[in-house]
Order: sequence, then structure tokens, then C-alpha cells
Amino acid sequence: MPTIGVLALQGDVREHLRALESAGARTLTVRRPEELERADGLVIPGGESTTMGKLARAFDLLDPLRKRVEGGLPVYGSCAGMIMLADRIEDGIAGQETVGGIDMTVRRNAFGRQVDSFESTVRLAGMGDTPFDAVFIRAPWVESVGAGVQVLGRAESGPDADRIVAVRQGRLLATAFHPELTGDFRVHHYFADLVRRATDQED
Ligand SMILES: NC(=O)CC[C@H](N)C(=O)O
Repeated sequence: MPTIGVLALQGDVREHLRALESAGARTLTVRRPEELERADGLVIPGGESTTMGKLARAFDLLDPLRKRVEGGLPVYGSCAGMIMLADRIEDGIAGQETVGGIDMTVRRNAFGRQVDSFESTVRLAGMGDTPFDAVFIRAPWVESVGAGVQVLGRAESGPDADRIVAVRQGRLLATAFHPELTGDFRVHHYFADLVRRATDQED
């Protein structure tokens, strides 16, 4: 059984650990490079991407994270985690650092300029016909994606309907919303399967 780490510098770590465990994964919290080494897959939680970027730098994790992503580590990023996986950011702070890996531009704090959070139904390709009740909290959206990126889902209601909110590029998966908060763990099941397949290929 593969071990899936949750980057535990900042953000809603515990909810992801619980969701991954319910998807049958063994879990590990990751704060140090040695812990990252032991992970077969990684979740980057929601939180605040500017803080997470600074802490990743301070904990000497940023370069190891970039190297493992280049080496094919499966990673799922939710909300701030989506920003961390983006190759390009709009409305970031000066000098904001990300891990990168997904050929996309995300806009920080794009949704909910009037309200901080809202819900929308979202259907995700490959994760069943029942829509998710997606919770967005000061969430980014995806402005544009490169040719190698698969769009998995778009917001379905509200003034910003149709914005891209879930993508996959190879072993990298990102959602603008927080499936760990709703008890609907299909995204974590999907990611755990992706990690299992990646681990089998490497054995
Ligand atoms: N819930 C979240 O993860 C919010 C993301 C946050 N607005 C950021 O820029 O990182």
C-alpha cells in the first residue's frame, strides 16, 4: 500500500489525512525533506499560498519538492495547493514562489471578490456523474492551460460559472475547491488510485 504525505507547513492538513485514510491510503505528515523522501504521493492542502511558499523555502523543502515533481511524484493540490502547483500566477505577491509542474496560469483570490466563500456544483471527469458540492474559500481559478493539461471540471453556477476549477497533467492533480471539507472523498480516492498505479509502474 503506498504512503501518501500531506505537506504540513500550514493549512487544513488534518482533513486531508482523514480523507486519504478513508480512501485506503497510508499517510504521513511532511515537514522535512526526509519525510518527503518517504512519500509515494503528496497532497498540498489549502491555506495561504504566499505563507506556504515562504515556509517551504525556510524549511528547505522547495527545491526537494520541485525535484520530486520533476521525477514524477504524484501530487494533488487543493486551493492554495493548486496555486503551489501552477507554473504561472496572476495576482500573486512580489517574489511569490511555487513548486510548479502544471502548465497553467491561476489567478489568486479570483472567486468571491464580494464574498469570501461560496458553493457550486462541479462535475469532475472520471469521478462519477453525481456533482460535487464544491466549497470555494478565497479560491483561485484557472485562467488558461497548456496543451498537455486536461480540464476535469468547471464551476457550474454563480456569476463566475464556467471557470476551470479542476485540472490534471500526468500525475499532477489540482482543484480550486476543498473536497476534504465535505465528506465526499471521491477526489482523494481518485488520487490514491493514481498513486497506486504510479507506484506499481515503478516496482
Ligand atoms: N482556501 C485557500 O486555500 C485559499 C487560498 C489563498 N487565497 C491563497 O492565495 O493561497
